[in-house]
Amino acid sequence: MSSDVELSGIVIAGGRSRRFGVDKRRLRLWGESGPHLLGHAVALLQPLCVETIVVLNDAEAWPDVPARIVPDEQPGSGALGGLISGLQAMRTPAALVIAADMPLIVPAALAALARWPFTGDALAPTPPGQPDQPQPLFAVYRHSVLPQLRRAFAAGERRLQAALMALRWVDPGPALWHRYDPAARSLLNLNTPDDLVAAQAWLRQVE
Ligand SMILES: Nc1nc2c(ncn2[C@@H]2O[C@H](COP(=O)(O)OP(=O)(O)OP(=O)(O)O)[C@@H](O)[C@H]2O)c(=O)[nH]1
Ligand SMILES: [Mg+2]
Repeated sequence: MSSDVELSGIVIAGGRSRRFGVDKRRLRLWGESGPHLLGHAVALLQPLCVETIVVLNDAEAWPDVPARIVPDEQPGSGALGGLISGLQAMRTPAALVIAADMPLIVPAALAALARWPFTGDALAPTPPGQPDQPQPLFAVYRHSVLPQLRRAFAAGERRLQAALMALRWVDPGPALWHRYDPAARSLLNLNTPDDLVAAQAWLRQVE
């Protein structure tokens, strides 16, 4: 794929924050006057993408999010269901996809991912030292993967990473991290309150 193809930006954001305990999408890690986590994710994608889509199931609670909000085709079907719904809604040949719970994405790393030339169906970085762990929610997918993802979902697959690994996926390799995000902090996602403590420590360091 050429590096100048138009991208849709998709935030997968219909989770329930069960491990976190409160709706993590509402966290304001940059102070009360800063964005909430979902708004932060949208703002990261906007400069890189010709349209921005958020996949969630309580659209009425997010009237001010400057993105096209689409619901899950099957609410509660997990992040794989959310990805399928987002890819169905997109209007470009490929999408840059992130989750709503990633407070430390380095904009330059995301921009590099968006421009990275690749062959194959998906571009998914692996964490340093973990070449068999492609990250499905810091990734680029071609729209053409939709039928394969739908078949996996219909067959009962709910594990997003497993569905990604069944595609022809490509790793941009360690150069992405070396150049833009040496600790790969872009991949940190807030699953538990402990993850929030770690993220806040990082944010204090970079401020
Ligand atoms: N659209 C959609 N997104 C989902 C769904 N489940 C999870 N997600 C999103 O996928 C991303 C990764 O999910 P998790 O980290 O497990 O987040 P979560 O589901 O809110 O958290 P837990 O309830 O603790 O698993 C988050 O941005 C979630 O909002 C779903 O059923 N639909
Ligand atoms: Mg998570």
